[in-house]
Amino acid sequence: MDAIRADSIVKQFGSVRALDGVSVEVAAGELFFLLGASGCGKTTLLRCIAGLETPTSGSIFFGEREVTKLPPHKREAAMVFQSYALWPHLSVEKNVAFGLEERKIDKAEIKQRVGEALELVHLGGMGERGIDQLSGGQQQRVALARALVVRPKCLLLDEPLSNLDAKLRIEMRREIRRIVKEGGLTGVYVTHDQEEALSMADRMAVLNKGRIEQLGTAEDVYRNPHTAFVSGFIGETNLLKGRVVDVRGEFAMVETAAGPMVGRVTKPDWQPTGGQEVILSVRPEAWRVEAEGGENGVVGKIIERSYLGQRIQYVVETPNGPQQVVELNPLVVRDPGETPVKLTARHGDVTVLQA
Ligand SMILES: Nc1ncnc2c1ncn2[C@@H]1O[C@H](COP(=O)(O)OP(=O)(O)OP(=O)(O)O)[C@@H](O)[C@H]1O
Repeated sequence: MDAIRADSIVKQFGSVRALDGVSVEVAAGELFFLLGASGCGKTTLLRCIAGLETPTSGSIFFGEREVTKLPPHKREAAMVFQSYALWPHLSVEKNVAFGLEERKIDKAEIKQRVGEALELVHLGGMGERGIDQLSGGQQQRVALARALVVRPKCLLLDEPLSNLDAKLRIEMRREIRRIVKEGGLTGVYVTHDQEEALSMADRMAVLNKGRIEQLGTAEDVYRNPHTAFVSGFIGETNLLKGRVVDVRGEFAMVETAAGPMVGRVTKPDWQPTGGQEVILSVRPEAWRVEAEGGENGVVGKIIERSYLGQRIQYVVETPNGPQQVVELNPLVVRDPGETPVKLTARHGDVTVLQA
């Protein structure tokens, strides 16, 4: 395994700046996610790491070795794509061996390496099968084995699960993580699916318009979003407008349309000042629904309710706009209607963000 470092990467396609000075370090053995909406530049960054694109400026290192201008096959990185690009008329074994035969490796070694790769993806004994005799999940495993057979140090994955149905996708999440860890690989994984990233990543970078907006562990990014974009992109959130009244350490008191609320400032290099317009972010599960009273909250009326067994979702109309609320293991099921409710949140669960 190799650490991967991208240093101030800019990639310009004509007038489009796909990457606008991206720097990121992926530790050896880490499974790292590049996450963001369509067009944010995540695939371009992965392709620069793979050697399929050359950055307009900036450098890429694998370990101590600069690889910015090296062709893909000299980087000891293998890539897995959304479309598996398997040869339908060849057997599993032949598909996996394809890359090695091109490299003129001798037959006995090819057989051994193919066997190892198939074992790692749990397809041992299926080498003779035709590709058309495999399920979608098994075909994805063949594509993984074909990447692993060249014994890469880094595995680069571009939306590898998009073609699978929901159940298989969840099963393969665990499998890909296992394969990266058991194979002793450094993994970089591109997806726009935040749940995939939250459930699999050691760390992730959220990209927006060619820049990294935030970088951290899943828990850190979810609990401490630095921007309104990140808080809305990773998980669900309610955004409330307000103006700062007072700042005490990491907490700020903010006047909103429904009264004052205290929240926590999460962006390390930013401190709000009195009078400044800000945005508060409150996760649906951070709101508690109370009959009345309660501190740090807003009064509203329940206008929608979905009962989902272990949780209830409400939409509550408030002077700050409709709030999405999720109550886990609810003790009381409340009816939509005229009776006002109070939504409250702990100070630490309200995030104060730059407007
Ligand atoms: N070869 C290319 N030529 C011109 N423009 C390109 C090329 N590749 C990417 N772009 C542009 O660069 C920007 C970033 O594209 P990229 O594919 O990296 O985004 P992405 O975040 O991976 O999106 P998606 O999830 O839709 O694949 C987009 O505006 C895209 O249109």
